[in-house]
Amino acid sequence: MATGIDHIRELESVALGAPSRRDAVVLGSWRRCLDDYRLDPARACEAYIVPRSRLREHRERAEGLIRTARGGIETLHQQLAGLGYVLLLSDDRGVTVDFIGDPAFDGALQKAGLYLGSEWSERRAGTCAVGACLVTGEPLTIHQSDHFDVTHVPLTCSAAPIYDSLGNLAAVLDVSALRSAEAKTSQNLVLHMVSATARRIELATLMAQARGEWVIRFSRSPEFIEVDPDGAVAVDGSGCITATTHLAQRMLCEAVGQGAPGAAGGGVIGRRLSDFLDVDPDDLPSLTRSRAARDRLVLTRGGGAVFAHAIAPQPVVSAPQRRPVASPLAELSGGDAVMDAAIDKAFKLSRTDLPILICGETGSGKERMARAIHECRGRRGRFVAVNCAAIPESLIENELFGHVPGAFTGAVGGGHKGLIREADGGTLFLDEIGDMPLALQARLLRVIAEREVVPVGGARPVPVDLRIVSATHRDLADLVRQGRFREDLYYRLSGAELALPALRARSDFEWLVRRLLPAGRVVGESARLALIRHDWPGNIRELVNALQFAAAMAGDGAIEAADLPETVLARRAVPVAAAAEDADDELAAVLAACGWNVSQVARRLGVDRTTVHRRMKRLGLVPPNRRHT
Ligand SMILES: Nc1ncnc2c1ncn2[C@@H]1O[C@H](COP(=O)(O)OP(=O)(O)OP(=O)(O)O)[C@@H](O)[C@H]1O
Repeated sequence: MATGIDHIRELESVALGAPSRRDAVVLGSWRRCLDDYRLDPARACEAYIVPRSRLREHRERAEGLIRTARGGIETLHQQLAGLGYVLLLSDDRGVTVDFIGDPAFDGALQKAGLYLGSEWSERRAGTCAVGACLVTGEPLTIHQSDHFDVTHVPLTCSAAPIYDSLGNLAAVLDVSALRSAEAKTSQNLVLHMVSATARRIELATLMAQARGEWVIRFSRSPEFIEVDPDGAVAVDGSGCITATTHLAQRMLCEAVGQGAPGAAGGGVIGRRLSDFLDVDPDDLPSLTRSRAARDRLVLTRGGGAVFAHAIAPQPVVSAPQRRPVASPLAELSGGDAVMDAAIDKAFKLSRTDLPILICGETGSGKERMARAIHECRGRRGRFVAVNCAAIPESLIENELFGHVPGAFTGAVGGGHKGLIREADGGTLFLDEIGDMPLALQARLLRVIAEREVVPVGGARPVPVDLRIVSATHRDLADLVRQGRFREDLYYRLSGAELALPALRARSDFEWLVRRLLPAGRVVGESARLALIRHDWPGNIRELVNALQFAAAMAGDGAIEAADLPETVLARRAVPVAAAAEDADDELAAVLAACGWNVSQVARRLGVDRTTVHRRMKRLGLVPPNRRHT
């Protein structure tokens, strides 16, 4: 094995342009480390684990993915048992959001960065499997001295990308070991296994998401079409593709000679399936299991053929299952009907460029929803948030529209691009739009209508391509009536309107509490009742703060009512003991009203079935048909 000095010399000679026998993918990554990220080969950096609070944010964003991927990762872990491998699921920023490793080696794994929370982006860690996979979007192995940083040279890592069903690179699955045989080929089988697992996770995501639509699975061999298809797409009633796995996207593009898919969706999402295959929506029933697999050969428009398996839309059992499970939007609701409807609408709108106006009380999650819409779309540009109420009126024009050099006294020498142009290619989020000064409203209208911006002091308009999402907790229509908001701008912004429910009106309140609780903490019954009774004027923001405060107050034990902030306790309508009595009475009444159907009661009260059973047991409530047995 090469020494540290040899490794640094090799990197330096590649930097000088010397030929190398390394794989092209490794050399490509080394050059990015040297030229783009300006990493120093001689400077070794320990693995980086993100702070707990940041890890929580990353895990929250990836919640749906973690849930869908878990089964596949556990199976792969069992297949590799005893061989010294650990499994890492990283999000699209390279942060490890799920992990399975041997606890016996915890210390060594944590030190090596093979651990929950480790960040494996190329910029941070140099050439590594997760980082290179995020850049190339392809499965690959980074073996021992392929790593850029000498600290990571003992490791061998094989990684495969996981794409969401709109074709965006969403995550990376990585299998790593602290030690391995010297030959890189020793990892070929592992790379194959990790790629197959990533493909199955994409399929599981698509199947869960597309329950209400036709799903068409593909395989090059009739034997495997039922058990392990290569890829799948979902199509809506008009035959348009609404979701795809990465391999299906690639197969369809190649089938019509379109080459490898480039941008997200790769020109497949939104197109008719019949553009790629000789299949009409009316033909789909003939591609179900009712016919033998070998008879389901479908011709491609490019002259090839694939075996197909069509699965009819599944009856939709309940709203949560219908939502796009791995999409950032799906993370926002635990089954509240109003929220689910807003998410469904937002999901459809995310595929368009329509300006969106999000209304809701302060802290109800408007910005969070705007970010999720941006992430769903997979736009190339950034998400730029502007709080129109927080920027002084005298500065807002300059902040938004930028200025040309020397536009006014005190202008920054080289000019200033402005936030609108910063958001070019992405999303401009205008928070508290009701506070936008009238004079600027006219200029904003022009940006939306003409898709161009004129910097302060400039004569030439600059074209911009962005999606505008605005938000307000005020009644904009009322501001229009008062003459404080331009009517034409209001109609431009509110073409698509999303109304978010207040926290006190959400039936998934307890789901939100569980989701926002600091890791490993539990809420005792007295605190649970106090939380339910509070009216939450500050909405989710207030709940986040209250739970963090209570967790700090409660020490290591369960959070009880006394640990909650005064503001939460003071606002409750009745004392906790009386609230408990009310809740108990309510349970008895709801049980009777629902004919003792526990699932129905749980839905009506917005709690899970276990909670209903636990409370029934505590109160000695027994269904009438079991009372004498
Ligand atoms: N579904 C959710 N899950 C977890 N946290 C959430 C959720 N929705 C909102 N939050 C959190 O609640 C806080 C408030 O959310 P956000 O800033 O999006 O609200 P807002 O309506 O834009 O507030 P304001 O009107 O004050 O600008 C943030 O800390 C956000 O991360």
